Amino acid sequence: MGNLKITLRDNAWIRWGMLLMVGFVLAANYYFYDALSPLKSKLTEEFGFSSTDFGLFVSVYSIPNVFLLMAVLGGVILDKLGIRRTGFMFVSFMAFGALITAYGASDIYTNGGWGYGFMSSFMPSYSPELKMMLLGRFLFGLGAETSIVVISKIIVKWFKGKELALAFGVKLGLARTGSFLAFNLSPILIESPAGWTTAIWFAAFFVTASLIVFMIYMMLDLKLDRQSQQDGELVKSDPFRLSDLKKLILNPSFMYVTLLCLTFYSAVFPFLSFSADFFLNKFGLSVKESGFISSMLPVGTMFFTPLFGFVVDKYGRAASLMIYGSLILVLVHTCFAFTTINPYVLMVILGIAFSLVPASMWPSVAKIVDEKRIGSAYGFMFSIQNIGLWIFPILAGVVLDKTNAEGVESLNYTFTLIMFAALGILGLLFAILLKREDKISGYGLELPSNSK
Ligand SMILES: C[C@H](N)C(=O)N[C@@H](CCCCN)C(=O)O
Repeated sequence: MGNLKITLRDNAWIRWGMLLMVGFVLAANYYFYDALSPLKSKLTEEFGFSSTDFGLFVSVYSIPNVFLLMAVLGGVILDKLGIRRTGFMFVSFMAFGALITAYGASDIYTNGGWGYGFMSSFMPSYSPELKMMLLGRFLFGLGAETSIVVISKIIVKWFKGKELALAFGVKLGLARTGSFLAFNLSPILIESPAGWTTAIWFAAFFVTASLIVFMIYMMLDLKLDRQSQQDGELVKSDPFRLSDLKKLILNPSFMYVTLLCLTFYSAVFPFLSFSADFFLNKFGLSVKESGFISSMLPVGTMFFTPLFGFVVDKYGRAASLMIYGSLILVLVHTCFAFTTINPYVLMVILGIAFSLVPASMWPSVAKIVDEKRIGSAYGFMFSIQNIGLWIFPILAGVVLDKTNAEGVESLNYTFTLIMFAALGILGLLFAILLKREDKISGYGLELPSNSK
């Protein structure tokens, strides 16, 4: 063994500073994902978007991840090209996609700018604005999910053997700050003197700024690699093999956790995309206030996720916490559908559910799956999860359009919410099966982190 030299990752200031940098990239990613949700009624007013069109716009993010298996493929590319080149490539896709989306809504484009004629020449039932915005969001989605995989790997690289669980909790908190800002800033920015599309341009520039921040991170990463190479500490990833995926699919615990991931996230993210419009319609609130209520969900998770992460590390009970989180999700959606209980309260409670499940789910995968396969495991889970993030926003929009007469003053969301509650029930079932299976497989999901 060579002399152990101090590297950049041994300096706490640099380590946590670099977490802030990649956290900024994640926050921009989540900001853009949610930035148009409070603008649903504005998009209807300006471009005639139906609920189905809006659902299509939300869901196109997931198409590259479902059909091109981008999250899995991204993991393979990551192994081959490394963090810097892969990260740069996929954050660039995010920025390019975000700018195209903003261009599709801009006056330059709608007044016959580049591509308008082409986008008007086919499928006339979809507006040229919608088509250009769909293209932008598709490219954004192509980069966004793989970037999350890259950033997870960056965190392991810098924090392994140090404050890894805490770093993961903080990373998720920073990501959710992006969602919180989106729901509050977009309704303010639509009132800008420069026009309502300022809200979309701001989101696009935020993502572009995150590309610059990532380029600064690349310099730190290069320096760390040079230091680690000198020490012989540089960790080479295992190449991706198809047989790895086969082993994962044949593991019942892994499949239950993946199916819980699919159903649980499908009942949360697509709901969140429609939530501001739901509050606006059900409670007759302003765009600003309904956006603010939606932002209670990410706010709750910013505090509760690190807390539950700590509980799981110290006391275990991860499988039970996933059951409680799923149960709360079902109860909240049922209350949203059939009662007028204060939506602020219900959103905070939903925030508890949305902390319980991610805080116990992602570390549990590390217990079920061999460390060498963790990248493929997350990539596979993301791809399956994206099937739900693709289908359910469209279904939510279709159900809304079918259960409400055209031009109705306020949309009735009851059936859409019943759909989300039903997804929650499925998630609850998979969480119960996971806990039962754990007694047979013995992965120790109910045990504290350091006992396995
Ligand atoms: C949307 C994305 N695919 C996702 O699942 N995000 C999770 C965090 C995943 C962390 C994996 N190490 C979320 O809860 O936002």
